[in-house]
Amino acid sequence: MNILIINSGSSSLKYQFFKMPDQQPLSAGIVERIGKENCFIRHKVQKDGVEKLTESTFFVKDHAEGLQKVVQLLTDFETGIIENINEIEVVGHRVVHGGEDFTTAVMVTDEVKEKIRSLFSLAPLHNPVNYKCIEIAEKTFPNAKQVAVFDTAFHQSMPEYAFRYAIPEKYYAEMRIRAYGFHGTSHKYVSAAAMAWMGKPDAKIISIHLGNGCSITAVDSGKSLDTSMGFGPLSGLIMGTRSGDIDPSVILHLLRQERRTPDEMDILLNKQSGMLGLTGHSDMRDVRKLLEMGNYDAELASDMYAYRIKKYIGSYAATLNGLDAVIFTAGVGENDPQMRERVCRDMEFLGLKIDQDANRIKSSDIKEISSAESRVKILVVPTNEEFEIARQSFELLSEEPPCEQVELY
Ligand SMILES: Nc1ncnc2c1ncn2[C@@H]1O[C@H](COP(=O)(O)OP(=O)(O)O)[C@@H](O)[C@H]1O
Ligand SMILES: CC(=O)OP(=O)(O)O
Ligand SMILES: [Mg+2]
Repeated sequence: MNILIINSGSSSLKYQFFKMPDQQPLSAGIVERIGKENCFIRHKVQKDGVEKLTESTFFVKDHAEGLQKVVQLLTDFETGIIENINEIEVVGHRVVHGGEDFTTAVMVTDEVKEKIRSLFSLAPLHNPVNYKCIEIAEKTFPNAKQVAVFDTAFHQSMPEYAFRYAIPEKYYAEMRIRAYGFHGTSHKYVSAAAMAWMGKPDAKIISIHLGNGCSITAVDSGKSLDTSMGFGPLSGLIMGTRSGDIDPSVILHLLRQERRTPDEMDILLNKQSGMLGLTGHSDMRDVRKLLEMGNYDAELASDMYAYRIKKYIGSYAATLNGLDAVIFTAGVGENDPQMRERVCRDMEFLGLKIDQDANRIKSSDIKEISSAESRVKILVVPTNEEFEIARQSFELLSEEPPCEQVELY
């Protein structure tokens, strides 16, 4: 089954092309820094056992333009993997917010699209883009089945005492105001990979996804117990452009004192805050350059970023009543050893001790970075939301037995 996966995040568009049930993608790539001058695309293709890489820098205004560029690359004689658009049988889409309605992958119908649209305001950096990508894919690949896999689905296992907010009950009953949680496909994939690697299906795990958006999840025996993002993907950790946790009275104060509109507050908290608000840069690679120059704001922001993660590790170790492993994943989690070190510093009390040398070794595979005396394993697990979406799409559409992720390791 030929499956193209489209994963649009807040700053990037990732894609992979699989011949399922093969787990190795025949093509994979990323359009990074969308909307910025230094946007670039990295496109890989496997042909006759040889990998070919194409990299270019150009300006891509938005995710829609990025996806059109990807389609060109996939069908081009030199860089492509398919000759004809109709060779794509399934397009699997990452959709960030699915509310309470979706616990598994679903075929995209008019009703599903309407639901995605109704959640635009709750995930403003994501759902509109995810929706647009579905519409473009429907037009570009008219014969393909479209499948949606929701970030929120994995977190539907959270107990009610964890997902409810302490506001009058009618807001939950009538408006479904509760915590939903995001990055579920990533947390599910990396925690399953870690459980398989440890050979421990009942492991208590804290999964830390640090990309442009950041979230942390407590996973017990493969089930999400609690997570830092809530009603929308804005609460919890400090992110590239999002504030993460903030006392709601600050928002009320700004609404009153500066007479800000809700839309202005939305822009402030979602697009102008986080590392961008603190240092002028949302991309951790740029923050690191500032750190190397001894910049005070970058040092403070990095400490704040790590401190917030530490607080969640402590609280989730308590709610899990134990801890077997901590996982770092996504753009920052996989590639920034300094930030991992900053997070794990002075955590011996909880049984975490990093091995400085192992932490600096680059690997595209799962790797252990805890020292021999660390009671808790510290792991770097490369996330693969695209494969997880392909696996779920394949299971939805085929009669084949499920392809176990365990085979990966
Ligand atoms: N080598 C690196 N060192 C530090 N940070 C990195 C590196 N590569 C990527 N990143 C960070 O990862 C972020 C993107 O992560 P990613 O998981 O791809 O984000 P998203 O899916 O939210 O768009 C970038 O904004 C950057 O901060
Ligand atoms: C939900 C979310 O924040 O996603 P991303 O990190 O891909 O922007
Ligand atoms: Mg992402």
